[in-house]
Amino acid sequence: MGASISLDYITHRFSSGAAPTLQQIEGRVEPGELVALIGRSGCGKSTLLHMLAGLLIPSEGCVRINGHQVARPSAKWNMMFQKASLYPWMSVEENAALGLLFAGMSKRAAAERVDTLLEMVGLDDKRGVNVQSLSGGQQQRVALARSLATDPDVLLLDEPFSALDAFTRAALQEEVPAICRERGITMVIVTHDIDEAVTMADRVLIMSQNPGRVVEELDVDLPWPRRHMDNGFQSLRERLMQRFKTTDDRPTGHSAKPAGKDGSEHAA
Ligand SMILES: Nc1ncnc2c1ncn2[C@@H]1O[C@H](COP(=O)(O)OP(=O)(O)OP(=O)(O)O)[C@@H](O)[C@H]1O
Repeated sequence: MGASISLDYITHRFSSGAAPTLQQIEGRVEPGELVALIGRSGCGKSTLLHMLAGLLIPSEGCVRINGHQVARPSAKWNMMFQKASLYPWMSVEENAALGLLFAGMSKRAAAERVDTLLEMVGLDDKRGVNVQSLSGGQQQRVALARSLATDPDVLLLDEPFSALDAFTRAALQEEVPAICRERGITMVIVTHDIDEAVTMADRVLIMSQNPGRVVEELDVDLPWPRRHMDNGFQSLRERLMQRFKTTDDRPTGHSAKPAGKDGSEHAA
């Protein structure tokens, strides 16, 4: 079941005396909620996500998951990165089962659990295949199965689909929130892609930079699965784009970039 996340006045400096990268970030994510975090490159999105994962401890304030202060990584709050980071000498099922084996589960029980997950992510026919022979999208599906195997309360995604082709990306953008909704997992995704945020989230948080702060948010009150061509999708995306532009506090006054090469607009 999903967990609540609270951000309790987080400020972070990478070195003492340096200007803060993140400043006074405060907020809450409800259990089972799907949240997207957007903002310009370098505003601190990944830094904040690493804090949610327990990979980095804020200089001031803290992250709480279900009320408990996050001090280290845990299999209950799993992170997926842009690159799948799989063990290249292992098979699909061995990679997917890793978290379970680390947690002390027997090989047999882990294999049973992984079977179901590989079916869920569409890789049941690739169980014994070495991961090096998979496409980037299939590798990301293995990483997804591995992240889900430990039955996490929270799934943290750091631009997980940005290296994938448009078709695979679109499929995963639909499948991942569907899995999280079905299992009640709380999801936080960092993305540059406004369409991805509207496709996957219940709520979008917009960060400013220098220092990184959450300055705007927008509820995405659209039916699932999200359809890009729907009027509701288009108007929400426009509203998000407008808000993003108005929160753009760069001294040069640059606004967000226009359409990317795949036709989607990017926040940075
Ligand atoms: N380990 C570190 N030491 C010092 N500075 C860092 C470190 N990690 C990140 N930074 C700085 O913190 C700021 C925020 O970085 P972060 O990677 O969180 O941004 P981001 O919004 O995720 O960027 P992008 O969208 O380009 O991935 C940047 O200026 C970056 O250079």
